[in-house]
Amino acid sequence: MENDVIEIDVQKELVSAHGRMTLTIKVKLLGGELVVLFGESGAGKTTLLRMISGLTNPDRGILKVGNSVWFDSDAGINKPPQERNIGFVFQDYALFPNMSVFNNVAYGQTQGDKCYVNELLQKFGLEELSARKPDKLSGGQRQRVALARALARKPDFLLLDEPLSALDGDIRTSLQNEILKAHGINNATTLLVSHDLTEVFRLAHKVLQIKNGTITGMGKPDQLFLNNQISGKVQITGSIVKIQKQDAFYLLTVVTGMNQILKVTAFQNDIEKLSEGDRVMVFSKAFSPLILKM
Ligand SMILES: Nc1ncnc2c1ncn2[C@@H]1O[C@H](COP(=O)(O)OP(=O)(O)OP(=O)(O)O)[C@@H](O)[C@H]1O
Repeated sequence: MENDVIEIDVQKELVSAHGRMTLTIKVKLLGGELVVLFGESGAGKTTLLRMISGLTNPDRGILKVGNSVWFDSDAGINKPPQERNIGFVFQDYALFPNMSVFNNVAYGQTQGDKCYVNELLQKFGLEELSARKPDKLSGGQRQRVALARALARKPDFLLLDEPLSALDGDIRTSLQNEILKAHGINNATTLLVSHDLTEVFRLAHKVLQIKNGTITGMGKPDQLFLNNQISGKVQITGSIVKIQKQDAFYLLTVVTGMNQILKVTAFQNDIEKLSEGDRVMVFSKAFSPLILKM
């Protein structure tokens, strides 16, 4: 699998809040890559993961992993999800509430291999919790169980749909390390959906930027986000949480991915394009900061 090329060339008509949209994805991924799908809400990221997993059918196209054809609309091929050897982690983890940690992880397997389940529990620091039910776990622990379960069948493909969206701060950073660990365990080609630029820079070998159902950019995070159009020495991304009018200008409150709050001045012509909730990049060409060691 590590050297297998994954060929995705699929289309699907979707109905978004703004009308019809054709999800059109044509891309080749290298086996073993960790690819982040980055794009705004409704761009089609989850639908792409569902099409790869077999939970949603493309209207037409081809999905090929090495020499194995998973979907081919012309040839009438459509492998069911259980034959695709994928591991999937959803936003809400979807653990079985009535099963112990051990059984949740073991459920991911096609053939019972208790040794491997124990190995995964140990790798994710879950050994002590193996008899517990999910409602007695923290969010971060549940997320680790979900990752271990997704790995239990030694998948060729690991599909992670914003698995950290419910977490923040240190736990988020530490679970990003768990994702790197999960990817390293059998080098499964990993597709991770994320809105978080910090996550993109920490995890991605490659980024696929998706907008309105099509790929608008692809490359290493540096190539995609630190492009030459903006030559600012400092670039910070975040979301506008408040826009306040002062005398002759506006004051924006921007919360960054690191949960820092920035106050930024803006003028009428900036404000015409901006609303509260927008994601923005704040950059400055001249910057002479004071640096305090923490
Ligand atoms: N089976 C379907 N048929 C028609 N439209 C669909 C179907 N599934 C999803 N959609 C629509 O397609 C659009 C893309 O949905 P999708 O969940 O793939 O977006 P997303 O990029 O994952 O968004 P988010 O980041 O909010 O999870 C949405 O507007 C959704 O309502």
